[in-house]
Amino acid sequence: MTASSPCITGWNHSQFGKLDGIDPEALIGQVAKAAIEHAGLTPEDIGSIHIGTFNGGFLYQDFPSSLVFNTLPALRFKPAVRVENACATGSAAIHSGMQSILSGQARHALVIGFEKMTELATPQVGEVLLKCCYAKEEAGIPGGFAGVFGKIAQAYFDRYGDQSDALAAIAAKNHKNGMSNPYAHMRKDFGFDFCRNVSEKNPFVAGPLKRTDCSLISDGAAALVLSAADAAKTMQRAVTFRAAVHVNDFLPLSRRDPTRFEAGALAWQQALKQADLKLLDLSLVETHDCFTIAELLEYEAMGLAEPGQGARAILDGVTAKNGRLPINPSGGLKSKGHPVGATGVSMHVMAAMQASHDAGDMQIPNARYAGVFNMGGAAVANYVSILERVH
Ligand SMILES: CC(=O)SCCNC(=O)CCNC(=O)[C@H](O)C(C)(C)COP(=O)(O)OP(=O)(O)OC[C@H]1O[C@@H](n2cnc3c(N)ncnc32)[C@H](O)[C@@H]1OP(=O)(O)O
Repeated sequence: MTASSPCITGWNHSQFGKLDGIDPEALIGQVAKAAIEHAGLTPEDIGSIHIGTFNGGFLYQDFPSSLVFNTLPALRFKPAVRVENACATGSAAIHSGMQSILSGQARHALVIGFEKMTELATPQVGEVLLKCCYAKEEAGIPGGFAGVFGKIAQAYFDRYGDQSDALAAIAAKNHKNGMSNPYAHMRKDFGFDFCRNVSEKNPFVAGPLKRTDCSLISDGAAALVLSAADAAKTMQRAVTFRAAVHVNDFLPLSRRDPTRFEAGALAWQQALKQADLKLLDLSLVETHDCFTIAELLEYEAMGLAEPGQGARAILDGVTAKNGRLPINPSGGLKSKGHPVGATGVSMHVMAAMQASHDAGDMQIPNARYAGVFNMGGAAVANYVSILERVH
């Protein structure tokens, strides 16, 4: 992107987890208010509102675009819209906010990602999530979305051999990283052996995927403020988009090679070109580890490893917090949690914090360029951002 790209100028992140007794509306209002304050703005300054939350049955209240007005009545009468793109809903809301700024509709756009999943039992969560699969062929896969990624993992194992060590190492890395994240849903350093071995506490869930290979079912919200580049110049902080790319693929898995995230790879290629950077110029990446096999395929999609070689990146320590390219220093969806509509916004908040050297114990020293890969479905909706601090 260019010097006129919108900037992230404020953010807020709720605790992720099982948030019993929290009124969703209050949670949305809380993160929105805090993000606006963090940007040094008032609600009157906001020109448009973009809320991301998943379709299909988690939402306790449909038509949520105006909900935030109840907490912040000064937002009343401003354009507000709900945006959705499966598990990449948060990034879709960010792109909607960016368009609002680039079109001149708004000088400052408020983006909110939100989900409350834990009120449903696990099988019902699976049913809701499966609504974003290709209904004609994939409806009713046992194990919910884990069933889809279990098939992907099995296809990858069949082609390239057993990857259980690599998957356990990814799970162990992300859980270890999550220990430093105060917002994380599950701060438990399980260690490699627990993640590698099948046990009563770590049973198979789908295909070769065990419980520790799966992201969490979480509640949570995150918000950020996007500002026009010229407005951001005089604001307290500004993190710009060196790249912001969106690529969608066929929905049916049967029309794609299940062992490759081709559209994810295309998104990465376009983003690195847009940013005029090479992958290893990045200081870190927050990537979409909805299942450990997804993180493995994403190593290959981003160009860190050749097809079939993703395991090397984790087993050689390349993606460790102190490795050549730290991946998921926040703990990722695996440990931080995955309230689906909030995830894309959360990933951008984590990356903006890293680029601003404001990530506390999660901080990667001297971080300059922070990458984000957020996907909906099995690499159907693919968003790559590369963030850099301006001031
Ligand atoms: C493109 C995309 O992003 S698709 C991804 C969308 N998201 C998903 O599909 C969610 C995937 N995750 C799941 O479905 C569930 O977390 C499952 C199936 C892995 C586990 O659910 P359940 O079997 O119902 O576990 P349950 O909630 O009963 O918890 C049992 C224990 O496991 C732990 N646990 C639950 N989920 C996980 C997990 N993902 N990883 C590690 N531990 C977990 C719990 O803390 C609990 O521990 P305790 O006994 O010490 O208290």
